[in-house]
Amino acid sequence: MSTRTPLMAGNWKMNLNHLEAIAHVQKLAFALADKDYEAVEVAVLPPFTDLRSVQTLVDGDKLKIKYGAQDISAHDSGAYTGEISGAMLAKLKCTYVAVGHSERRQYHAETDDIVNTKVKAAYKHGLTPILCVGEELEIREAGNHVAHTLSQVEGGLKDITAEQAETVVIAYEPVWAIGTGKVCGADDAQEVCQAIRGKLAELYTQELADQVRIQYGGSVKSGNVAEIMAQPDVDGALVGGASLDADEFVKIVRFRDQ
Ligand SMILES: O=C(CO)COP(=O)(O)O
Repeated sequence: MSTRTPLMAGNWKMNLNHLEAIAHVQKLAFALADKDYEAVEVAVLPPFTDLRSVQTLVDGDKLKIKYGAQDISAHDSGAYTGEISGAMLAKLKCTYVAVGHSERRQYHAETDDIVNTKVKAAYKHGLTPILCVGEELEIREAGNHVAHTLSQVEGGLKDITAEQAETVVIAYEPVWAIGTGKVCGADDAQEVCQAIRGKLAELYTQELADQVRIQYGGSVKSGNVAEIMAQPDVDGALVGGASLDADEFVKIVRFRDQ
């Protein structure tokens, strides 16, 4: 029996300004109770410009909600206009950082090597990376989705030690299911998440693989979360659109009641 605590994380993407972020986190804080946090770890990944506001709220009111960023620079400091370093995120007490989201891979040409340098930057600054992987539609249609996703896992974790990897979170997000309303079937999600766990066992140990949380992401809503979470290798969800609605996100956190 798994002892993995599910991680429900809301990736807000480029939505909600800092004032809206405060209102949104307050709504979540008001709705969520201790019993929710005992059963599930809850996190939000707001835009960079919201992080200070979220930190102030979480610190000030001692909220149990965790937060993190949607990206991290591979560099520590210096002449990298527009970049945000791991040191800056750590200073704001971020717990998590998403790395290699498909939108970064697609629109910002992030390769597995770049993603790997960002995973390293996250660990260097004490942040937990949520390594995002997943295939495009053509790759799935050609039947290469498992191999493709596993190579992204391997590439992202290159030179990452077992001590570091035991805290990583992997988010399997098939690109064709993101923001499309086309949810990946629960069996299909399980197939890939199980294969990811197998890859972790191969790269490290079975014990480590059994400890790592693997999330599913792509059109997760309150109506489909229970079925996805019932899969043995799915340990949480990375939620985009539905995380922008506080009531809906709370229902997702309470997936056992759906
Ligand atoms: O990309 C995602 C989360 O990182 C998923 O987005 P949607 O939930 O909007 O499909």
